[in-house]
Amino acid sequence: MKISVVGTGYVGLVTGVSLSEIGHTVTCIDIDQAKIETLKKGISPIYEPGLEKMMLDNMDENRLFFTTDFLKGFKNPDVIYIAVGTPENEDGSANLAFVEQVALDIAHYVNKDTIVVTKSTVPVGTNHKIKQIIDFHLKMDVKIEVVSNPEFLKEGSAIRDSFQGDRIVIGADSDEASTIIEEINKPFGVPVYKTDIRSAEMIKYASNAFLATKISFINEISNICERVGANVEEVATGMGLDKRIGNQFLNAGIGYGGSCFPKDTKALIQIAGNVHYDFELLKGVVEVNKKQQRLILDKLHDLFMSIHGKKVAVLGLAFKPDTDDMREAASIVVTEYLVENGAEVVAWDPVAAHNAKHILREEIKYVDAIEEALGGSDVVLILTEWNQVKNLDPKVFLLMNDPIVIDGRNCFKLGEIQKYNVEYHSVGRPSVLRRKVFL
Ligand SMILES: NC(=O)c1ccc[n+]([C@@H]2O[C@H](COP(=O)([O-])OP(=O)(O)OC[C@H]3O[C@@H](n4cnc5c(N)ncnc54)[C@H](O)[C@@H]3O)[C@@H](O)[C@H]2O)c1
Ligand SMILES: O=c1ccn([C@@H]2O[C@H](COP(=O)(O)OP(=O)(O)O[C@H]3O[C@H](CO)[C@@H](O)[C@H](O)[C@H]3O)[C@@H](O)[C@H]2O)c(=O)[nH]1
Repeated sequence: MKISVVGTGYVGLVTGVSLSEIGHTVTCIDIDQAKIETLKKGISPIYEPGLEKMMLDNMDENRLFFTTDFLKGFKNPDVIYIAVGTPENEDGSANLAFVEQVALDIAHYVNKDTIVVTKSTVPVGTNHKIKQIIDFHLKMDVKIEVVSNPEFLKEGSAIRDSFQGDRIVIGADSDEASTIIEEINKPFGVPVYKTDIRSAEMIKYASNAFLATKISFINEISNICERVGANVEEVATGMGLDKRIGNQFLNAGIGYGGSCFPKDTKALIQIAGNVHYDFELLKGVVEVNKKQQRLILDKLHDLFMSIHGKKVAVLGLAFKPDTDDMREAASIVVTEYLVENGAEVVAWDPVAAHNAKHILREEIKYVDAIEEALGGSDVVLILTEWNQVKNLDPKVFLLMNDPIVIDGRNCFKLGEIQKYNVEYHSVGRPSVLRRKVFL
């Protein structure tokens, strides 16, 4: 099939690369000239294991192209995927300006019957709106079908998720369009679930909201564990053995971040509000997450009367490991507080530092080695569970003045850390207090 993908963010690029990998001819279009130039050179603008190599291979095979030229990009595709951003408006609702612009562009350029597939996460009713916009502005007498095909990839494992995902959801009004999209996806070998458009749009928001709920739930349990002397890891393991609960997304920590959960939970609250439904449970999930992102600061406060002049090492800046994405990362809230309160912040992240420099306070110093961050610091905060951190020999903390570790991601086993003269505080687990705190 000849496919055009509009938008080369995480979703657009992974969609383009994976569809070309299974044999389709794909042209990816973006309005961002610099990004397209980078892509044409075979360089992936995002850090995603396995993506760049697969991209290069398909470019070499002449199955994958990049352009900013809509005339070229929309030259006779059978299918056009919309994968542009749907960021958050000030009131939490989804901003559909980019999606609507693409609908107008499609109406302007398309010259044959085409299926338009929406990968972007959009509120219920948007696909029908896209069809209305296109039909109203069409220049040629052609037939357009819209299909909702929400994306479920996780950053950092996006390629694996494309080929080994749990399901592909296809929402369509037309059986013919639905079958064509099913055929296109067949080589992925992932189970397909076909439904109507509105339900497909809702499946995406409901899935993200449910996962966010699981995280806020276990974070609330972890806060209670800390107060009653239980260990949240033991609790999550014991809960997860029940197949009805499942053991995934029960890692307590300093809350969820990223480009999806924060904005999609707020958008679903808005979607409900628009039909006069108060989604109280999800509002609670969002509030709990806000509180949880500041947990590490509360712990810091319990230990230090003031952090003014203290050297604070921060390990991990990305919202999760294996990505350089800084969107809604807990490090934004945490480092802002540290700098604002006069701490000297030294940060380490293996891949996100280049993005962090544009987002975080300029007072922050970045280092390439964990040891450099730790050397002479008063306290270390672990914000992302990078393997480089999880695999550290805890004796490296002895490089600090008076080793105090506040671990927001439970990277170390308590039994392991107890062997060293290190004070260790984590999330929902008993603290390891090996020394008195002198302030
Ligand atoms: N990032 C994820 O992990 C993920 C996963 C599943 C679903 N989603 C959803 O997929 C959508 C895209 O997410 P993303 O993170 O890839 O977005 P992004 O903001 O990183 O990238 C969007 C890209 O679209 C381009 N663009 C904007 N307007 C355009 C236009 N008119 N024509 C051509 N290109 C245009 C931008 O230049 C940008 O490169 C969102 O709705 C998001 O909620 C994201
Ligand atoms: O047990 C857990 C699991 C995750 N997280 C946090 O939750 C956030 C999101 O993690 P993850 O879901 O792995 O990353 P995303 O790439 O944001 O993926 C989510 O958002 C995407 C965009 O909609 C969806 O496609 C995916 O299915 C959905 O998992 C991160 O901050 C994690 O640290 C936890 O705190 N505890």
